[in-house]
Amino acid sequence: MTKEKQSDAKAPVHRSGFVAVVGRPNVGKSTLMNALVGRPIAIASSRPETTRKAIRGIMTRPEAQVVLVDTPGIHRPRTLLGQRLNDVVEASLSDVDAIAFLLPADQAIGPGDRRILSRLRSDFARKDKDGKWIWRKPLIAVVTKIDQLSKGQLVDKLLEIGAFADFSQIVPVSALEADNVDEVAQVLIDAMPEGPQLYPDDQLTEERPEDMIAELVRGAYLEELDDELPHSLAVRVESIEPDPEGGRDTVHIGIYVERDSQKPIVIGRGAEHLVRVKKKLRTAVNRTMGRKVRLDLHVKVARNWQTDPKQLERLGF
Ligand SMILES: Nc1nc2c(ncn2[C@@H]2O[C@H](COP(=O)(O)OP(=O)(O)OP(=O)(O)O)[C@@H](O)[C@H]2O)c(=O)[nH]1
Repeated sequence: MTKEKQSDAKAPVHRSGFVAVVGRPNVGKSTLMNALVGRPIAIASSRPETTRKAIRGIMTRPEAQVVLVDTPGIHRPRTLLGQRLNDVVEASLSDVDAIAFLLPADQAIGPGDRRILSRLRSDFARKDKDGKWIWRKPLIAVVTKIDQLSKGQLVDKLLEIGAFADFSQIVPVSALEADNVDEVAQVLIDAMPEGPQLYPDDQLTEERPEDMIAELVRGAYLEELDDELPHSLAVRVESIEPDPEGGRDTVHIGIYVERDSQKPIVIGRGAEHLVRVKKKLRTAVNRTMGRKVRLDLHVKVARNWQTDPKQLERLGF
């Protein structure tokens, strides 16, 4: 695709387009997207693989709009769920204007990164006759978590990443410390083709409130449950029931586990987990719904949902 950049343009140019945000689990994708968009959208948690959908964050500036396509991380599918997640990645990668490849500053480049690179090459690049990769879309390296390194270490890291692949740009950032986030935004904007604003100013995400709430509940549970079964949980908003008296609506939420034995763990002694999760989410859910609602959480068993196609379908995967 040729880009119509006007280097000597007098009139301000408006740019818009899509950026695929890729990187191995836990590299800081959600945190960076939130920093770029300015409000929490995807859940950021200290546990890997919490981002399950191609959630989009929309970064709107007077001169540009960049739609960020988050991905669940390109990982080797082990289960049917993993496979579906990869299909989501496929769909979100197919129609983008640039790729932001996130690499953590505090870890060495590993097999996960190499797998992502080779996957991106097969989708977006070809080799010329000298064996050099020619990219159809700009491939931008975003080096995350630079607060973990000293200046000297960072220089070495950037050299290592420069040697790893032929990136069109390499931008270091610490989303956590808000260091260089504007620079990342600018690099992404510069990589967009000219185009009109695609979404209204105040739209931050394309997700339905129901999906956002399900993600919030899952995120809260991942924090709540230490290392116990976080990946066996699926969350779905079952219904939103209006109050016949005109009071608060009730949002009915199903929390699905794979086995009966997991139910009491999720509920907790004296329902402590349910109570804490509810309390933690009240404000965020009200904000997402745009009004005050009542939350109703129900823990249910969907036997082996991660491997059963029918269950996956029901749970929205
Ligand atoms: N020190 C430091 N930690 C960060 C930074 N950005 C994110 N983290 C931490 O890294 C962990 C993972 O961050 P996420 O944003 O959830 O990562 P992710 O890539 O979206 O994770 P998945 O959803 O598993 O793919 C969290 O504990 C974050 O607090 C950063 O700039 N500096």
